[in-house]
Amino acid sequence: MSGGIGVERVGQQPGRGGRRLAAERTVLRLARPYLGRLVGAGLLAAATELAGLALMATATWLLVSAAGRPPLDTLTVAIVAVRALAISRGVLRYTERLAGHDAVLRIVTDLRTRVFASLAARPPAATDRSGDALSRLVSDVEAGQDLLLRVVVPGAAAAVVGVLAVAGTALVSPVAALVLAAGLLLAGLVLPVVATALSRRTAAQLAPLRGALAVDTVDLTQGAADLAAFGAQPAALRRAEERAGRLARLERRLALTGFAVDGAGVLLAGVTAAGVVAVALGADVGGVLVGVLAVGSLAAVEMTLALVGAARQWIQLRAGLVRVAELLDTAPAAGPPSTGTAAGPAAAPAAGPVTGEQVPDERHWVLDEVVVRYREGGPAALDGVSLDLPPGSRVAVVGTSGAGKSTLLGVLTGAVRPTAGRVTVDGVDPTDLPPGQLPRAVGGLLADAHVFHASVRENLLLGRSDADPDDLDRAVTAAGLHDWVRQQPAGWDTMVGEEGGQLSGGQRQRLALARALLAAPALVLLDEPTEGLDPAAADAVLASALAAVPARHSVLLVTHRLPGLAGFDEILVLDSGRVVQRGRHVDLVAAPGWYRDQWRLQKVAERGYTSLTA
Ligand SMILES: Nc1ncnc2c1ncn2[C@@H]1O[C@H](COP(=O)(O)OP(=O)(O)OP(=O)(O)O)[C@@H](O)[C@H]1O
Repeated sequence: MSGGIGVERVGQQPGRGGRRLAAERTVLRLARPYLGRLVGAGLLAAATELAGLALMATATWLLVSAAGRPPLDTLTVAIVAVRALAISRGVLRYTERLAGHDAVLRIVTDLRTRVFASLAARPPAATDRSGDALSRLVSDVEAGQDLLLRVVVPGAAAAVVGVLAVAGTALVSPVAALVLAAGLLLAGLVLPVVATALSRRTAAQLAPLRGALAVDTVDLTQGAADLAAFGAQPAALRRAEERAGRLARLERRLALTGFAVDGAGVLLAGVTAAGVVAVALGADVGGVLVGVLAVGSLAAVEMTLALVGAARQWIQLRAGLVRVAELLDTAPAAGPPSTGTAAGPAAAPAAGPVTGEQVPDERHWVLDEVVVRYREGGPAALDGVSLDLPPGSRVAVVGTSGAGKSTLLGVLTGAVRPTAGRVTVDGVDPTDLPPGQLPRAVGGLLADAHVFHASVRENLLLGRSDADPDDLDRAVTAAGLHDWVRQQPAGWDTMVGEEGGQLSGGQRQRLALARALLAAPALVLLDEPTEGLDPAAADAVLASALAAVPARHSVLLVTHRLPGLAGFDEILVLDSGRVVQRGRHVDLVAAPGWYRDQWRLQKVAERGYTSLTA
């Protein structure tokens, strides 16, 4: 069930003092190469606002002057100006949006690439949730986009317009300009600061609470069957409802603060305009110009009030910005994103050979005295494990549940970092391989391989995008799925359902196995590839899968099933992270120990199974 809002740290980091803008600075640094485009967008935004301001002022002048019924030709210029300003405002707004989005989307592409690269490069933390990486890649990166589009560009435009409006007013009446400047400072500086201070704390609580509620929703829907089975549904519902209630209360509080600030803004615009009019009248400014100043001041303050909206946006974006900055600050040197761990969905599309890329087909993997401890001071999940995997080797790892088999696979894929010892591929650290080469060096069928809501063909092509129909045929045959595919009316185009829900457990496993065989990395990891199959089918599928792996590619098989291991070069027996036996099958069945005991037990069990099914 949901870890609740405790999982999120970002909400408590609105930041103070010098560190407050660190996240923004990190994100804005990426905008440097596009500074010219951004400044262009900012200038266009300012020009749009200025056109609007000039339109209001000219239209007011026109209306007030027309009331005095002057000769028509004195009004003609103003009439043309109103039209020109109305049209140019629309055109400027359009070009500003075009330029702003062009610049920002380029920056966001860089940002997303870097976030992806650093997500792919860092080892998964125990606290990571599956949706976390996705939300970092999508909504957090969008926070960077919104920072530029909704805060920086409109904020800069409002500041420019404010300065020009004060300068324009000063030409008519310097004292009125002072009043306007005071109103603009209140609207553009004090009000945003007050709005930010009032809503910061509430806004900081919102994002994690929304995230927690989304997690609740997923748990309540996807885990509905399990919750019902354990009678835990009412409690889970209560927890989600309580969270939803808190979220609603916070949103109401935020909306109320927003209304109050908006109201203050409107009041401020009115008071500023009244002040400007009073001062202008006192300074003997002409009647028509007083009208222009009144409407112009109203419009200028209203435009500056956009900064309140920008500040509000900024508050809501902070959590995402902090998370992005955290990743960027710990990111490896910039470069094309790596394709992640070997068997993960993200890695799959890149697993196929890349045309023109010289990637060796065979690799020599070595584990040297590898120790893994998941918790400092805790027991070792792997304790001094050494293993030599020259090209073409066939090695099996067996042992009791919790012995460290999956940890060993994790070390090879890079998902688990050794606490001590070394892993090398052709003598180098796997993390030093050129980007994109790791999935060609190691991969395969790992536990809980994901089957996508797509056709059989699409699921297989994730293994190798350039596979031809013969390759697909060979892979499904080796995985024992060929007959099933042939029987389906839609054949290769059969949809397998969400998470392969329209397949049996065994079929799902075979589809994932076929995909792994198609990808054929230099070291093929097979984690219980025949799980869920009956003994006869398991032996047949394992034999055909091993035969389908190219001769110079190595195989590391993790299994609970000992029959079928006779042809392996080496078998490791793990117990509590340590290798307690190792050797070939013939030697291990001859020696007393876990392997021989287990072998005998499985033989007896299988004889019983065969006599029952015969
Ligand atoms: N992410 C983790 N965090 C903390 N401890 C872990 C983690 N993964 C595994 N362990 C611990 O490490 C030890 C080895 O686990 P591992 O999953 O490698 O065993 P295994 O041999 O693959 O087991 P099984 O056959 O049941 O899959 C276990 O004691 C397990 O509790």
